[in-house]
Amino acid sequence: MAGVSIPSADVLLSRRVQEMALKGEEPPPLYICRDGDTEDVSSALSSIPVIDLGLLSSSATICEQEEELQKLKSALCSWGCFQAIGHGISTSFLDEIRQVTRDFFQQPMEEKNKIAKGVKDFEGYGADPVPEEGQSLDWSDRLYLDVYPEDTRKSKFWPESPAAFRDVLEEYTVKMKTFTDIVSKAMAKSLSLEENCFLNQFGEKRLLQARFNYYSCCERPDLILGLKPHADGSGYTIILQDDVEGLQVHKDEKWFTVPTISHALLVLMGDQMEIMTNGMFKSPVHRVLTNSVRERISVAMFYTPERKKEIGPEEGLVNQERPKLFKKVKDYAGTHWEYYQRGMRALHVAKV
Ligand SMILES: O=C(O)CCC(=O)C(=O)O
Ligand SMILES: [Fe+2]
Repeated sequence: MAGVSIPSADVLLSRRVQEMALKGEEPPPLYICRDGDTEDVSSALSSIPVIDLGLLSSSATICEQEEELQKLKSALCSWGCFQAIGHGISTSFLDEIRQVTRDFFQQPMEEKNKIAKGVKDFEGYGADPVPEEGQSLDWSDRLYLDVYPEDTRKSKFWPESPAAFRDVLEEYTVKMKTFTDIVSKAMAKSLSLEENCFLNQFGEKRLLQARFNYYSCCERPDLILGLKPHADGSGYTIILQDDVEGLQVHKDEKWFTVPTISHALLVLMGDQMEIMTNGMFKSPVHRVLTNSVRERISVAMFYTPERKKEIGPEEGLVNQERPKLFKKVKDYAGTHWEYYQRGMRALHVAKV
């Protein structure tokens, strides 16, 4: 039968979703991953805990610090994420990051393609590498960059336009280093562990990788996903959202929409924190919905242990009632990626 040929994944991934959306194209079959059931679309706004990091500093009373640490622990044991406020990064700077991200994606394709990635590569502007057969594609475009340590940077992928992009990203990286130090120590204290224990496991050369996400509008948001359900392979991830909802976290068999808070950063555990906390903190499955009215941007910073370093459950979290759940693992992020491409979680490979 002389049928219409269906473009393959690598052909589709060499085009940008943003282009298809601007032309008002229907999502091609390889993007279709839902059956049009709108039940999920109206999922309840979640009550993901909001933690004031300012209350964890020495300027707060001991009582306030204790209370906030307990809230933090409870958030991470149940939701695996929290909205951080009082982090000392100004709303105007967060707005600047959102603005350069928006400005980058709103440029003509020709400009963005100066830093285009190959279909199979990771770093640069484009889409995730081609997944295994049978896996659907995400209705989004992204710019992926290694940002820390400095010697991991490949400047050829750092956009020269918009002009402020590089400086803003450099400044954000410095702020994220401080932020992750504070959060890693707070998480240790909340579990009554020595405050540097997680930082020691992450190692001197711990990584920060930035992923700028652009979720185009879609006429049929009920058929596609901006980002398919997954758990992160990082230690943990810091997500800056704009004012368009879309991110959802899976808990108790339901999807909960993460509210947008303009001055907050969402801190979401990755599998490696679940391993290091011997399963106490949860690495939640999450996904991104799109809508037919407004595009959405987000910036995810993946904070990951040094590549060649072994990580494992903290001894202080292993006892008779709570035996060791995980083995020591190395380069978990690589293993995670292999499974991700097959639409699977990887955590079981680390199980005892
Ligand atoms: O866009 C978001 O809010 C989430 C992004 C995300 O989950 C990821 O990049 O791994
Ligand atoms: Fe994620």
